[in-house]
Amino acid sequence: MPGVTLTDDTGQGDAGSERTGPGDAEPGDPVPETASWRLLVAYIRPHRGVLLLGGALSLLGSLAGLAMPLLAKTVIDAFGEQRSLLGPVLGLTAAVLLGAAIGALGNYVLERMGEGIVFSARRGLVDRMLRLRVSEVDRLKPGDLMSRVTSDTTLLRAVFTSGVVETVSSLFMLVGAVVMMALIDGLLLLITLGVLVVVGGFVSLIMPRIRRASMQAQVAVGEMGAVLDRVLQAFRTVKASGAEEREIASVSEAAREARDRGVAVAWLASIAGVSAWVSAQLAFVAVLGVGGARVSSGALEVSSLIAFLLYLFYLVAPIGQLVQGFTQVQNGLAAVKRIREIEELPAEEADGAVYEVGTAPAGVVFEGIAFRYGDDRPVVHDDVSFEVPAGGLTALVGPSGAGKSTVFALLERFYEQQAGTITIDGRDIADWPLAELRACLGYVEQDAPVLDGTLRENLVFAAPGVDEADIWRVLARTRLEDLVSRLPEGLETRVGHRGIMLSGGERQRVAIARALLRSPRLLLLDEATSQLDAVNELRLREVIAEVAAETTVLVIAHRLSTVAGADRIVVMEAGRVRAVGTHDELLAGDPLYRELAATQFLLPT
Ligand SMILES: Nc1ncnc2c1ncn2[C@@H]1O[C@H](COP(=O)(O)OP(=O)(O)OP(=O)(O)O)[C@@H](O)[C@H]1O
Repeated sequence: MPGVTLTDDTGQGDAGSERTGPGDAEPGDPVPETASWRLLVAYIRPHRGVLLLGGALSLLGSLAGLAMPLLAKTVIDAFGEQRSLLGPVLGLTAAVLLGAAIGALGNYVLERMGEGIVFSARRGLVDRMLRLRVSEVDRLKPGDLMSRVTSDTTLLRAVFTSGVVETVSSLFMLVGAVVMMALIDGLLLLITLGVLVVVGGFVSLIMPRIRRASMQAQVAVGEMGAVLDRVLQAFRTVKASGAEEREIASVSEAAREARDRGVAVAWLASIAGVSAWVSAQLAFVAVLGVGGARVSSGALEVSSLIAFLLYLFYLVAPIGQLVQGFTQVQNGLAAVKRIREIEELPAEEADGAVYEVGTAPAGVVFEGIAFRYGDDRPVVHDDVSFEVPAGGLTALVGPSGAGKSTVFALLERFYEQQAGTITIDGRDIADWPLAELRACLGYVEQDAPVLDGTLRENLVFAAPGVDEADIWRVLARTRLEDLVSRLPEGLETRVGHRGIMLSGGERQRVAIARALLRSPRLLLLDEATSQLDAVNELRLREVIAEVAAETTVLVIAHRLSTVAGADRIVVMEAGRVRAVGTHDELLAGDPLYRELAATQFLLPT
């Protein structure tokens, strides 16, 4: 898979130039930022009721806190006036307990909502990823995609719990405290605000840097996932090549990069956080000085100065929360940008319908097909035309790189040709609903992938509704019965990551059985016999002949055994069809086929 990420602000990605739309813009551009905000708001929309409830509860908790200094003042006044302290102390205690209980409930409601948001973001992202066009996924790194689903989405939780809600409730508390302070002493308030405004301006300069650093940190985590994925995908090759040290070094390098970016975020967040704390301390010193002078001049009561100072201390928490909330919103905006990059990639159409396509053999016609994998890529198909009649066996042969597998990719509409038409049963495949088209096809890829899970899960993967009798019929056909009887748990045996517990030949037969269980109208086998031993290959040839009697089989073959029995052989070379005929006709009439037969097909020249 080409090494391409969609990141665009660190210089690590290289796909930006290939894409169009707002995803191409650099972080910090006004357009993407508003789009990120819109997406952030879109996530919250289904949860707005809960957000309001959680926010209201948190606010109520804060209100109880806001009453605290005033209640403390009543305790002090009662003390000074030598009244009973019982009432004021009970009031203070009740406010503390009530505030704590309501605050905790609000917190729970918001955290719950946060988990809900992460869940819907993940579900949406996975939904989008699996519907992306193959050509888009070709350009992505699986490890980076994984980190977007697992790690970036978690940042959204904090945006709405501590981020937005704490920002709003902190603002509320801030305003409340300021009003109370204004009621106590206007001059002291002015001093306090003066200090806060200066520090606030400084913090607001830091915020965009936090967003950028957070974006880079997430990109670095994605990059680390990509490097790790590369190693794990080729674990045996890494060991066999003695490349452990080098690969450990490259994963460590990616991890170091992630750490450095994370440290940069932490550094900026600490500066912002400490600024809030310093501003409160500065304001405290200033208020203490001026307030003390006003008390000694008799302009202010001691209890008022104490209440004012309590409000000032009370401000420390909301200011800190405000800064933290802003920081988390910045992180969330960066995460949303990375999520949005995936959501903006072109996806395949999906109508959600289930198509009954029957089992009648399908006929295929390629007419003047021109295709390349990208504008900057070489031509793969250059005016390719051939016909696959309904029913029977048609083989595609030709040198490596001739464009044979690409024929299958175009039939599955993984890619779109630049010119020409492909028809199935006389109908242009571009006009078929994608799900209907693919329901007609059974596809065995070149490397016959087997997925982690049980053997049964693998067999019914393309046709979940098949019954037990169908499974055993196909197992018999593909000579997998022996394997199943040997496995400790039969069909329920787990085959391991990428089917690692099966042999290459077994994996291929499982892939073929999977495709057959789909009862395809057109079976596409890509070099399906290349890893089978002589006995099994003979069996499979029989199976192919049996299947070809019922449906259309198009096989990319490298073996004489498959090709010799084909009703029609299409010889491809350098993106063109150079000859069509039976084995004997081609042996007699096509030099390339004769040469292929002599080498790949093990024929005497
Ligand atoms: N996803 C892709 N992106 C870019 N180029 C590709 C992609 N897949 C194949 N190609 C290129 O297209 C050309 C044709 O590939 P294709 O797999 O169709 O050949 P083939 O005839 O099936 O070869 P082989 O017999 O070796 O499998 C090759 O040059 C290959 O490098």
